[in-house]
Amino acid sequence: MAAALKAPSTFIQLKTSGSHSFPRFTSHTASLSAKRFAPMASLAVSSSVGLAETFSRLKQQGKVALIPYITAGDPDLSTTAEALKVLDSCGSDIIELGVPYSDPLADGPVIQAAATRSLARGTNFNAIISMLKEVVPQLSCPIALFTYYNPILRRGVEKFMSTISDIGVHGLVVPDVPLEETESLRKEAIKHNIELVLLTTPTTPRDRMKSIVEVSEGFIYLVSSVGVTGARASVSDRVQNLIQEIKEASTIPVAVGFGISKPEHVKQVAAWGADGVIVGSAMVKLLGEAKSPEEGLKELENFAKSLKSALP
Ligand SMILES: O=P(O)(O)OC[C@@H](O)[C@@H](O)c1c[nH]c2ccccc12
Repeated sequence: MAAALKAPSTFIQLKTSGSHSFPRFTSHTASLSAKRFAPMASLAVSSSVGLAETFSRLKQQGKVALIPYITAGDPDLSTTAEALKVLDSCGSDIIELGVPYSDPLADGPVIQAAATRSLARGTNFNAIISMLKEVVPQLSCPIALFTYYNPILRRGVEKFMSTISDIGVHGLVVPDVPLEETESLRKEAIKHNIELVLLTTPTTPRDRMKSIVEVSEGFIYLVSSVGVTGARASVSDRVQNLIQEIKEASTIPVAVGFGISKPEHVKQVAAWGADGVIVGSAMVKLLGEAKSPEEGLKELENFAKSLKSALP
């Protein structure tokens, strides 16, 4: 498992004009009240608030987004459904849901193992979609689906986008988009009101980073360190400069991920000026290694609350 996100050539360098976001057609007032009157995850509150709009609302409140990542189907899809509700009700602002894939080249051991367990149980894209169809209307925060490119290609870009859009998914993160495929992916995403989030890494040259932030939708995913996903002892100091460089180039919200696994980390990254923090492996580990799904959900809840309270 080589350091998959080392090569900036993996990432998109398309240059177009246009705005950064294509939020859903929801008034700001409607989005505020949707959140305010959604205290219980069991209520059908259905968020029609997209990623960009979520960030602008948080910015007005001086808040930093908490963005947990979990892998769908680990330990099983009904636990994933519960986990989405738990994460939503304890203050997640966006949830990144990973589609398990057999060759997750940018993932470290924790998320690889989660994907393997999930696939071994027979999780497939259609089952994830059916689960989301039920659960998304019960959530007040938007979902960004995370998937490698292959499952998209297999279905066809147009069909993939219309399927996820129909069930109320707002965002999409694809870490391995080949440059030549970006345009069609982006075109279909826009057509279906899906915000396609692009990534930039510490080794992405500055000009290339600028081109990436120009076309990213919703937010820009700043990968904090070279390598694969997984908890790390600390967050590299370089992140502070990287956030600064992006902020000089664009007004797009910046969310930082990779290795963020503790309340101290999210506090640090927020103090450096990030608009959001993404926490994956630490969440996935709690769910995947718990003695029972119930225990995993309880631990997930406590952990998410501890991160939330470390953020402004
Ligand atoms: O697991 P970490 O180190 O907390 O990183 C977030 C991450 O899990 C999530 O965003 C993600 C999962 N797989 C990825 C592959 C590439 C980029 C990002 C991801």
